[in-house]
Amino acid sequence: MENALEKLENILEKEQFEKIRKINNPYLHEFLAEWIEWLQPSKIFVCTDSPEDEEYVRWKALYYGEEKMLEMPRHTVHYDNYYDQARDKTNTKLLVPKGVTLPFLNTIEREEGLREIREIMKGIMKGKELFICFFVLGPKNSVFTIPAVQLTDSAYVAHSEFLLYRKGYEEFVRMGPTRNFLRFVHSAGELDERKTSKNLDKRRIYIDLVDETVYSANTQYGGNTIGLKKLAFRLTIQRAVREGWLSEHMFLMRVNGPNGRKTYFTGAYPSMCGKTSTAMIPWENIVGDDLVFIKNLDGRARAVNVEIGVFGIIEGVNEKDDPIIWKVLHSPVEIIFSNVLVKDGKPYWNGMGIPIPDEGENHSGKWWRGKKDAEGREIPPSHKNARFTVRLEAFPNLDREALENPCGVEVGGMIFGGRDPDTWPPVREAFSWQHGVITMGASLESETTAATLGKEGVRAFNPMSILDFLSVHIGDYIRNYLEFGRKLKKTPKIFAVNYFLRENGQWLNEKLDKAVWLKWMELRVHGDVEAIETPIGYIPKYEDLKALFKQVLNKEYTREDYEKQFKIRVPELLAKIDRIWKIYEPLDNIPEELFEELEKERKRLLEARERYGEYISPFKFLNP
Ligand SMILES: Nc1nc2c(ncn2[C@@H]2O[C@H](COP(=O)(O)OP(=O)(O)OP(=O)(O)O)[C@@H](O)[C@H]2O)c(=O)[nH]1
Ligand SMILES: O=C([O-])CC(=O)C(=O)O
Ligand SMILES: [Mn+2]
Repeated sequence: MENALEKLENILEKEQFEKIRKINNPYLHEFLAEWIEWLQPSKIFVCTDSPEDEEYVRWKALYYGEEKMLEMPRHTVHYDNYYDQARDKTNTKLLVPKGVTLPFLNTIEREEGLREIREIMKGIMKGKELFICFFVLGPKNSVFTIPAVQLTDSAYVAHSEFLLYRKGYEEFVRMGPTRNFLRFVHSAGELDERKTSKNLDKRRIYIDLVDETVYSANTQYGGNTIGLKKLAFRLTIQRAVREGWLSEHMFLMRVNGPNGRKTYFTGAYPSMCGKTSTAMIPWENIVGDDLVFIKNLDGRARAVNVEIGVFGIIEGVNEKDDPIIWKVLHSPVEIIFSNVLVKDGKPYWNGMGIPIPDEGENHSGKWWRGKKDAEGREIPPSHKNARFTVRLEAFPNLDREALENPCGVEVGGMIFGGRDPDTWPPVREAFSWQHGVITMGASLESETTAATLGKEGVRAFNPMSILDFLSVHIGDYIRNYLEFGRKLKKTPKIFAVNYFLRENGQWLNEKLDKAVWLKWMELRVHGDVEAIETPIGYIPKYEDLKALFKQVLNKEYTREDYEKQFKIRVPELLAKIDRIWKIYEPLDNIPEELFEELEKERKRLLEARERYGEYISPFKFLNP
């Protein structure tokens, strides 16, 4: 019988085959041979780590029309189908063994799921070119490294990955025979005349937790297709919980304290809730904006960015609020703009703070102001979830050393936050690791956004901002978190933020106020300022914030603003505990600590209500 390598020798052109032969890994060979036979591409290209191979992919994205050149050198634009603009939760399913159920996510019995996806993908690459690419998650050659192979017939997807991940071909060569790699098989399927996926009724994202393989078909939107991003994330959460570390939907940044002190923070906010905006705050330094691995190294929590690039939301990026991103988007570094308006070779997007042309091309095709879609809705210039893809090295505020350190950086604080109109104050600190993990992380709620298909602005449970990606039972996930903290010699402090408080339709904070919360948290990590104890954790003292507002933003921060923002909203807080309780109560396998911690918080709130009433000024807690 022919072995896999022989098969590959027969299928691949000699030059391509030689690249595969250099990787001495029969598990990889079998995987490739099986899927190439199944997908039936007309042409195959294997990407090594060479600049020429990367250039080939970049060029092919233009050649096949998935990207178009813009006026600025190295800028291109890509469009996804009008109905393929966000993550598709309905058609994303975890393949699970018979009898296994997981709360919250769609699952499908593994055999059945594999049968369905194989049927959809059979011969799907006829007439197309297959790109075989190798990358790693996390820094190379470190305890964090996870290698991955991506098969895709989309040069746009491969190109995006070259911007977002560290190259991994040499890593595969170095590793030799190992099963320890993640696998991604993607096809955009049949394309229409605009080169966007056509058969959206057959759009599927199926995650095989057993074989650590993700299949994605008939879609192009990055969140559904870029293997190493949210597809890999489901697989790494499973690994992390099995092995006792954390794989998280978090930014990683450096906050600069007094006298050159560097303190690193992670922040878990759901999609479109401020990770990129926070990590890009002027004055501080970015390490990553979306995915982080955290491990216990010698008793300390150390974190790395899984990626090396940004797939960021472009809506609302303007010169005043996001000066750094703005500048990069207007410089000749390699950038893929997606689903923006293009006119005369220039990209435009909603909320960019300058006049936008009344016509051009956008995610709906030829566009003019007032154009309506098939559902009768007016089409804005760019899609709300339009994005830019760029390497982090383009940013002057990148903490390069932290990005490259194979041992990561020590985490001083971990932040949780979401779109919460009426319950949490702008910033507070947990009493302990357990208090933070339960009442902040595991109790996170956030209004839904355009990052996923479906209705926006609905308050939804989103623990640790990973609900969409939760590939293990939530009880096991939380237990792992609690355990992780218990094993550390020094635990990071846990904080919760809320940038989205509203009253009478008005935001209570400006976008840059978060810069002050960050500085306050930095001081708290080192015990430099005192704080006020409330039933839900420690909050800042007015004087400290006043000084920080002045120092960081040159703004007068009034007592009235402080009182309005930091008042303890007891009815909303109690209602929230009830909601969270009801979500966890019917589930089996939830750690007992969760209910204990919620119960203690409820008790503290009831006592405070007894003493001070329903809406409590923070000053009341000063001299109890
Ligand atoms: N009102 C308000 N809006 C904000 C604030 N910070 C960020 N936003 C808005 O939130 C949206 C998304 O923010 P991002 O930082 O790109 O979101 P993200 O968490 O990185 O999202 P993903 O890439 O989807 O994981 C943008 O439209 C911002 O304008 C804030 O402090 N106040
Ligand atoms: O994965 C995506 O589509 C983009 C993203 O960061 C998110 O939605 O959290
Ligand atoms: Mn994200």
